[in-house]
Amino acid sequence: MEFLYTYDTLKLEFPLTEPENARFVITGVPFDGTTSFKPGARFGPTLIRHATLNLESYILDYGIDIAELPIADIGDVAVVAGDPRKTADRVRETIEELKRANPDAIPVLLGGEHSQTLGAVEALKPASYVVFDAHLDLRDSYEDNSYNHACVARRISELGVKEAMFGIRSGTKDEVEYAEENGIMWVHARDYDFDAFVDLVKPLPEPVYLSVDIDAFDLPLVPSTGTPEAGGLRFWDVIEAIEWLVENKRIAGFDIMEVAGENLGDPTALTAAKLLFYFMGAVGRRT
Ligand SMILES: N=C(N)NCCCCNCCCN
Ligand SMILES: [Mn+2]
Ligand SMILES: [Mn+2]
Repeated sequence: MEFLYTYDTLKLEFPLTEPENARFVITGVPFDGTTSFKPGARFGPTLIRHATLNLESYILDYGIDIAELPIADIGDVAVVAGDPRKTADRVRETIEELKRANPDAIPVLLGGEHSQTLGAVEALKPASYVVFDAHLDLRDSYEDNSYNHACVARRISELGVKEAMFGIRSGTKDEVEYAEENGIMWVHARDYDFDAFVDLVKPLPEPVYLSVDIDAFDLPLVPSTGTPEAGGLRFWDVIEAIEWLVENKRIAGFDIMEVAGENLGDPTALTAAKLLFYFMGAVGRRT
């Protein structure tokens, strides 16, 4: 596939499959061109892949082994450093090509900045966007760029995609007003619970694109992320929500974004890798 350059794959103790035959196709987007606070999201995909080495493929509480699922990893999208729109175009084209080759595949994006989710959503055209995030990401423009990661949910809502957000604890008055005016539903991290999740997500049209900005989790779980915020969600709360979602809604695509860091074994990447395995396990156990 044209835009991939690393061919770096998950380092697992079991073989991966070809994208044409896979249920899950993983792609990295090592982009961190618009992060204003902490750099390093360009290392996210590599750190997450490496962190999977630490995990068992058998998921204890599901009683399934994800080694038995058809998983592909097509490596990383070649980014255009500093240009989130051009890079997201490459994400879109890569996912479009993948869906032509395998319409049944669930694309799984590992990032890299949240700005890149836009390319996946443009390719997959979901009816709804469910996101875990500390931030509303509803700015029209930030630091003179409308494709900054702080604007991604705004760009997605402009496509006519219904949005529900969880774990939120950072936003501006303008963003809150935009959400109100445009029917965008969000739950503050303080108010989050399973019932609040199901209430908001149940009426959403399918298919659903599911995005996890890793900064949704509580800070100690994810210290290495571009714009960390205290007061986030617990790991199992997010897993339980994802379990409900994959059992009740058709999933167009999934991503884990904003993982940063410079050291192998960073807790942020370990959190992301565990989440990745649970997502694949949760989908895999019902198909
Ligand atoms: N996807 C994301 N991680 N978005 C984060 C946007 C954060 C903007 N903080 C602005 C702070 C202003 N002082
Ligand atoms: Mn965020
Ligand atoms: Mn975000």
